[in-house]
Amino acid sequence: MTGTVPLLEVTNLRVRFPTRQGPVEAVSDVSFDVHPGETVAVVGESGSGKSVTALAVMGLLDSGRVEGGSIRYRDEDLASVGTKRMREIRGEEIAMVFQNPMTALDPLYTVGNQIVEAIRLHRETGRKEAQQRAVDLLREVGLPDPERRARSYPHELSGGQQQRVMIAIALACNPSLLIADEPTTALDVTVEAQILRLMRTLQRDHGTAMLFITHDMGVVAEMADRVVVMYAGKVVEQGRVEDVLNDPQNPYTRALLASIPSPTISRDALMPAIRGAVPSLLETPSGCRFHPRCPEAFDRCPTEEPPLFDIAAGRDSRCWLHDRTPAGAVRGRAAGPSGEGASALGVGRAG
Ligand SMILES: Nc1ncnc2c1ncn2[C@@H]1O[C@H](COP(=O)(O)OP(=O)(O)OP(=O)(O)O)[C@@H](O)[C@H]1O
Repeated sequence: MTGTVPLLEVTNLRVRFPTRQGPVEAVSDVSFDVHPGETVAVVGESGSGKSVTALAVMGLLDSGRVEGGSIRYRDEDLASVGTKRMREIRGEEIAMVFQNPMTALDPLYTVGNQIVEAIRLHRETGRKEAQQRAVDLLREVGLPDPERRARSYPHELSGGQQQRVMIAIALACNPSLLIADEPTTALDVTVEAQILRLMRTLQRDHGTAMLFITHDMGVVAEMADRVVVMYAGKVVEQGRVEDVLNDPQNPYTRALLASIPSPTISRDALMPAIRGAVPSLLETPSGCRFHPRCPEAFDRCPTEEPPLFDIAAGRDSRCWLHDRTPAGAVRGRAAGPSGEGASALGVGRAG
């Protein structure tokens, strides 16, 4: 994707929430970009800061605050535009599909009306024309008998159909960027596969860029061009999906991948399943935040925080295993991209 100008450029983003126990930094120094038409997945366990990152982009942080960094969308910084402008951008430029369609849809209005409202909020469109567009959108998202379905209330639809309606609402104004936050988590696996297929088709047909939040590496493999792996509020690895999945450079990415044995992913890249839990943000571990759970941690990891090492073009990983300075070389752990890195990691595993 080098060469094109990013549609969305998040740089050194920091988000804090006030809590009774004191402020927590849910997102710490996070940077990534999304180019027109591409899908970038943000992946990590629960509590890693994925949703907060998405909500920060949408300007929907509730009690949280952007404390640093920028969220550049085209030529505006979303972290500093006013609420009126943000309301225009939401829906018209950037739309979001949430995890649970039932809580996102209004139970008192027909789904047709809700799509009509979404259209008329941003476009000067007559009611008749908007109603026709609502039916067309319901057809496009694969709802059978869309004229009748437009007159249904949300509770009359299955979970998969409700999510199709949410996607129709999101697409109503032809946004350039769609943010999907675990859009299939509440659905069973067959319906999940249908919805993912639908999102891919719509994205291709409309040329929409997508920021796809998920905890599932299988979904990353299926949906995304590039992936950003987050752990405890920080980016720990990013790169092209095929590179990261076939040759994960960060121990956390390897541990996440271990949960989805798949014929498309080399078994050599797998490690025993991840142990322990994501730390509380009130007491993040010293040094590398992943070190208490990392099977490859060594003496430097609890004391010094690793930077994001630029390990190849468009590929970063936050781990001391990549340190090529004399201090790192002493450990015999200097890792590079592709096969060289993978074998160096294997040989140098901590005892
Ligand atoms: N409203 C809030 N008030 C206080 N802290 C919050 C709030 N929302 C999020 N956080 C903090 O931010 C952390 C990251 O939350 P986030 O929802 O982004 O995680 P996630 O990676 O999306 O996980 P999940 O898949 O469970 O949504 C939480 O563990 C919590 O510490």
